[in-house]
Amino acid sequence: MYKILVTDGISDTGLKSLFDHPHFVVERQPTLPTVELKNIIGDYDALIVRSQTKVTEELLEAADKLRVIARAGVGVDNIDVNAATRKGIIVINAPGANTIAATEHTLAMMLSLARKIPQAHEKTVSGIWDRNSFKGVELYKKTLGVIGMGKIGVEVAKRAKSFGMNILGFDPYLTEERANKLGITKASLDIIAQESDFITVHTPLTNDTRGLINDEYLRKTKKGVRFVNCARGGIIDEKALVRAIQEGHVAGAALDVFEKEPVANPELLQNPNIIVTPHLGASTVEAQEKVAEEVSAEIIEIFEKQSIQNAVNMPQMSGETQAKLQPYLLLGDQMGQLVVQLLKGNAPAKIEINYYGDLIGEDTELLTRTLLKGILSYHLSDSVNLINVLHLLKEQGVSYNVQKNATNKGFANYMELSVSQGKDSAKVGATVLNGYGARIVKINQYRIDIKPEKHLLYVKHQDMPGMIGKVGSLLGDYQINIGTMQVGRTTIGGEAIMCLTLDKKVDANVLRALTLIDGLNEAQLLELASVDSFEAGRVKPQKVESI
Ligand SMILES: NC(=O)C1=CN([C@@H]2O[C@H](COP(=O)(O)OP(=O)(O)OC[C@H]3O[C@@H](n4cnc5c(N)ncnc54)[C@H](O)[C@@H]3O)[C@@H](O)[C@H]2O)C=CC1
Ligand SMILES: O=C(O)CCC(=O)C(=O)O
Repeated sequence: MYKILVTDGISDTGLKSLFDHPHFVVERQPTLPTVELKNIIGDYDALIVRSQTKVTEELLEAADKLRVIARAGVGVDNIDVNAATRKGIIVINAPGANTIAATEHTLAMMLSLARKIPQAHEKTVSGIWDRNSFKGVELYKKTLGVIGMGKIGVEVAKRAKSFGMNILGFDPYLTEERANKLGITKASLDIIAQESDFITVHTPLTNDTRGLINDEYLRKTKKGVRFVNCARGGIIDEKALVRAIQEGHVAGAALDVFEKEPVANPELLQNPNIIVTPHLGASTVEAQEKVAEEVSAEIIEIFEKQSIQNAVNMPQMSGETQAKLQPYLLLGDQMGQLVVQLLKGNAPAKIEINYYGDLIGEDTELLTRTLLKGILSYHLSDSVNLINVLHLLKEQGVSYNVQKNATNKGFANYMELSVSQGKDSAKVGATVLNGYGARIVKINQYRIDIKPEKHLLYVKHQDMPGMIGKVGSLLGDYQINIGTMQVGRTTIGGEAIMCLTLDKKVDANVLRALTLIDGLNEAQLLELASVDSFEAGRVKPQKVESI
C-alpha cells in the first residue's frame, strides 16, 4: 500500500483514480507550513501539491519514504528540485493540463486592462455611476509582444490574432518557419519593446528571466505600453514597473503572479493602473480536474509499472525513443554491474561509454544513466537511481565521458563501457542481437559471446589442453550445473579466459578449489541483476521499491 499526501486545493474528481485504487491510500491536508509538514512527511510515499506548499530542502530531509513529488500544474518553482534529485525523488508535473486556463486568463486580464473593467466594476458596485473615468483602448490593430512562445504563449498568440492584433513573438526556440506557420512575426526583445502596445510574458522564472523586464528594458518600450504577467512573479521587476507607471511611461499592468505571494506590496495593490488576481491562471474547474487526473495517472504508472512520463528531473524523450532503448536498458544496467566487479570491487575514478551502430542515432541519455547506475549501485546499492545518479557521480568525484562513434564494430548496435582506477581498468562490450537478445561480446581484451545471466564465473587461465574439462568436472563435483561456457584468448598458449553461466551461486570453497587447478590463474564470481529484479518499465528500469 502506498500512502499519498495531498496538500493545497486539489480537485477530488481529478484524484478519483487514486482514491479508487486498491494500492493507494490518499490523505488530505490543507496547505501547511514546513515545520508542520516536516512532522508528517516521513509517512508518505508521494506528495501532491499545487503552488502554495513549499517543498524545501529542510522538508525533504524528513521525507525518508518519499519517492515522488507531483506538482498539479506546470511551474515547479515551489519545489527544491535539486534537493529532490539529490535524494533520488522523482519530481513530476502536469504540463499542458492548464494551458487553456492560463491562456484564457491572460486574454481576460488583457481585455480587463484595456477596458479598466475591475476599476469600473468596483466603482459601479459602490453605487457610483461613472461613465467618464473608464475610457479604454481597443486591441484591434494593436501590436502584442509575446515573450515566451511555449504552450501558453502560442495559445495566447493564436487567440490575440482573432482580435485583429499584430503579434511579435520572442523565444530562443522560435524558428522563422514556426512563426510563419503561426502567422506571427519572430522578433527580438528590443523590437518587442519598440513596437508593442501590449507585452505579455510566458516564460518560466529562471536566472535568465528574473528581472527580464527591468528599468533598462522599460526605458526601451513604447510610451503607453501595457504589461500582462500570468506566468511567474519576478519576470517583471515590480519596483521598476511601478516607477514606469508612476512616470506615465507605462499605461498599466495586469498581474496574476507576484515576486512574493500572497502579494502585500501596497505600491502594486493601490496603484489604479495595476489590476491584480491572486494567481488564478490555472483556476478553472476543467484545468484543476485535468492537472489532478494527469498527476494521479502518472503516480499510478510510476508505482505500478515503473514508468515515468513527465519527470522534471529525468531526461524527456518520445515514446518512440523509449521503445527503441527498451531492449538495451537491462543490458546496460548489467554491464555497469559487471564492469565494476571486474575492477575487483574498486570504485572507478573514470568511466568511458562508447556507442556504435544504430545507437548513435538515438537520444541515449537514459541508457547512459542506466549504465552509470549499474556501476554506482554496486557500492551505493539502493540509494542510487536514475534520478540522482549524475549527482552522486559528481559527489563521488567520478568523471564520465560519452562518445558516439561512426566506426563499425561488426554489430548493428554495440556499446562499450570502460572503467579505470589508477592502473586498474576493466571493459565490457555488449550488443542486442536481432532475434537473439542481449549478448556480452567483450570482456577486457577478450572476445566472447554470452547471454547475461544472474550467476557468472569468470576464470583467467593459461591457454593449454584440458582446462575446460578440469573446470567443468570440478563444478560437477560440487553439483553446480553449467548453463553455457565460453572461452576467449588473444594468443595461442597465452592467457585465456573462460566465462560460464551457472544455475546457482558458487561459494568461496568452490572458488578456492578452482584456483588450485594447475594453470588456472584466477576465478571470480560475478553476479548480475536478474530480469525480474530489473522490471523493464518504459523509463524506469528498476522496481520502485529500490528507487
Ligand atoms: N498563472 C498561472 O496560474 C499559471 C502560470 N503558468 C506559468 O506560465 C509559464 C509558461 O507556461 P507554459 O507555456 O506551459 O511553459 P512552456 O515550457 O510550454 O513554455 C515556456 C517557454 O518559455 C521559453 N523561454 C525560456 N526562457 C526564455 C527567455 N529567456 N526568453 C524567452 N522565452 C524563454 C521556453 O523556450 C518555452 O518555449 C510558466 O512559468 C508556468 O509556470 C502556467 C500555468 C498557470
Ligand atoms: O496550481 C495553481 O493554481 C498554479 C498554476 C501554476 O502557476 C502553474 O501551473 O505553473
